[in-house]
Amino acid sequence: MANGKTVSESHLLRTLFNLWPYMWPAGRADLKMRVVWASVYLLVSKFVLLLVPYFFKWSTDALNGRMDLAGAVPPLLAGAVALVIAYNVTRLIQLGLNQLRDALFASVGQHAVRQLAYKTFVHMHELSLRFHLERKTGGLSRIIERGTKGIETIVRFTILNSVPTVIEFLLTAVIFWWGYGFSYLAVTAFTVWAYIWFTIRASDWRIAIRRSMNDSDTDANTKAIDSLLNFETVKYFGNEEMEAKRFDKSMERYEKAATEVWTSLGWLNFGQGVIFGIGTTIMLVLSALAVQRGEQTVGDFVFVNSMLLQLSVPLNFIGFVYREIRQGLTDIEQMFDLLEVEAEVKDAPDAVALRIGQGAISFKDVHFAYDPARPILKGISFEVPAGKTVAVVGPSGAGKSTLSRLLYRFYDIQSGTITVDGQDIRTVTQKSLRSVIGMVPQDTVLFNDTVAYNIRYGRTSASDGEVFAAAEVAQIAHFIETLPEGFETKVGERGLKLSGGEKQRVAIARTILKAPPILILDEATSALDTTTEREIQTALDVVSKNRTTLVIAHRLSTVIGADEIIVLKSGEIAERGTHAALLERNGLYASMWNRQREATQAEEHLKQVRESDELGVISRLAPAS
Ligand SMILES: Nc1ncnc2c1ncn2[C@@H]1O[C@H](COP(=O)(O)OP(=O)(O)OP(=O)(O)O)[C@@H](O)[C@H]1O
Repeated sequence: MANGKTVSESHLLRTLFNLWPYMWPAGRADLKMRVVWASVYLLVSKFVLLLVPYFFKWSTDALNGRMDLAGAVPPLLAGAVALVIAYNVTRLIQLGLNQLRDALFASVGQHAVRQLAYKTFVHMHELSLRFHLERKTGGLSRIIERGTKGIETIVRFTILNSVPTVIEFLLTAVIFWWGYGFSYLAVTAFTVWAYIWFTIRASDWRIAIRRSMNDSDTDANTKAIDSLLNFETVKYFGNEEMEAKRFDKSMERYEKAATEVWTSLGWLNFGQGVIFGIGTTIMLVLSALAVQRGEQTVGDFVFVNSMLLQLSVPLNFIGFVYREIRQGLTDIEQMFDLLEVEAEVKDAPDAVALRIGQGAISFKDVHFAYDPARPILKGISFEVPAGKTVAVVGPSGAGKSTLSRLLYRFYDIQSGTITVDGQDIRTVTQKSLRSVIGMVPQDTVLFNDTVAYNIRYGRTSASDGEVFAAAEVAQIAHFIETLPEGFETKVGERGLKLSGGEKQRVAIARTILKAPPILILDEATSALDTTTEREIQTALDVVSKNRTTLVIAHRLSTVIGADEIIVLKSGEIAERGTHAALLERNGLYASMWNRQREATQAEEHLKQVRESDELGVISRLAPAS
């Protein structure tokens, strides 16, 4: 338990330390001035506040005829009225100062929120592919959302409330001691101590409940998003009920934890009320007895009561501030943890921009494993000479797509070298490397925006004319024009409103706009009908002309023209050569080729049979003339 507490305290300190730059933003003198002025207004308002009970006491005593108002002896009622007015004016001034403080600080808080959200977003994009593959997007976005809200709370409450609240308590304690004696100080101090002790204990208990509420909330959200992203799969298997049950189970945990959060708040408020009630009762009894003995005036009794009432406000605040800060910390703890995750692939400290010539690629004795226990590539060496096309084929899982991920430097290899124009890709900046490689991925995912936006993504400065021209080369312009809103048609989340072939052509169009010297075509012609495949192949032939191209393909018909074909099997190069040479060799490639040819022939035969059968059916159904 003691150990757990130490860990959580150090977490708290670390988080506060991390937050400091957001509370006192570097290079923003205007915001720093706002913080300073807001603090000044707050302190002044605390002093003004302490005058209020005095005015209350003096006006009560004046009404009781116990005060001669410094010998001026104005008419009794006039003096009391003046004091009551002064009392209310003081309150108004104090209120005004507080509003001023809030208005000044609003921009500091909002600036901090924006800064942190921005930093987290940028950091997410810096992290490696592995992190994103392992992390669930729904949970991630929830953590960021709660974290940014948390920072607003923390920035506000730590700077502007915690310290001034302590000052207010100390001033009140000094006034009691100096004006009424040690017993008043002792009761006040004990009440405040008991109040704070109870509040912290109860809040810690509540924070644990809140954590479990956050966890189940994240869990439910992750499940909901995952389920909706897999909308089609859910339908294919008719598993709506199971999905709903899974979601509801997480929501059940959330419901329980959320209810507990509210019940525990009730207990906390009640306990605070009891402690403060006991303290106030003792103080007022002490004062009432002193009035009876003639040691204090009725004004003093009123003063003690109004001081205590006033103290209850910051005390209430201590509880509230502590709760808010701890809860805010809980929320942003996970976000700071995210910010501390280091990118797996990083630019070397002395990395320079890649000097691109014609884009010759070379893999030399490359060994790679996603997981050390399972080697994927075992000593791969090949070259793609500048402007040439090399195709990689092989059984599923052989490691073909892995080659493209390594060239893009999504992962670092364990040994060997990968070079582009003779420069090891680990010695150049990732940005410069990626800027010279165009990728038509296996599975194109589009942004939930218009077709034009998705094509222009290849080069954001491209004109409408260039976007259209790229679409034409990619053989997709005609299709886009048939859409109700043409290039302005929205493609739906992840591009779901487009077919696989259409998405792929959008991907080709945006790569055309990028116009990179190196091209990776990953399974660019899989899962397409023959006509579409031919259209896409035409587009790809145009795009890859005079570009260094690495094709990763399943359909061998698309790689016949490659300058070299590499046959990969279980992470090793089984065969290599031109199409003709490999066929002659009569090895793995030749058998794959024969199998695919047989499959294609069988497909075509089936199509013909269907067509002729269809004709037969039609002629039989046709009415005799
Ligand atoms: N992120 C990853 N983490 C762990 N293992 C992975 C990861 N990505 C791929 N693998 C594994 O690495 C192996 C090679 O994958 P890769 O995608 O390169 O195969 P491929 O030859 O392109 O297959 P396919 O033709 O089916 O696309 C596979 O066994 C796969 O399960």
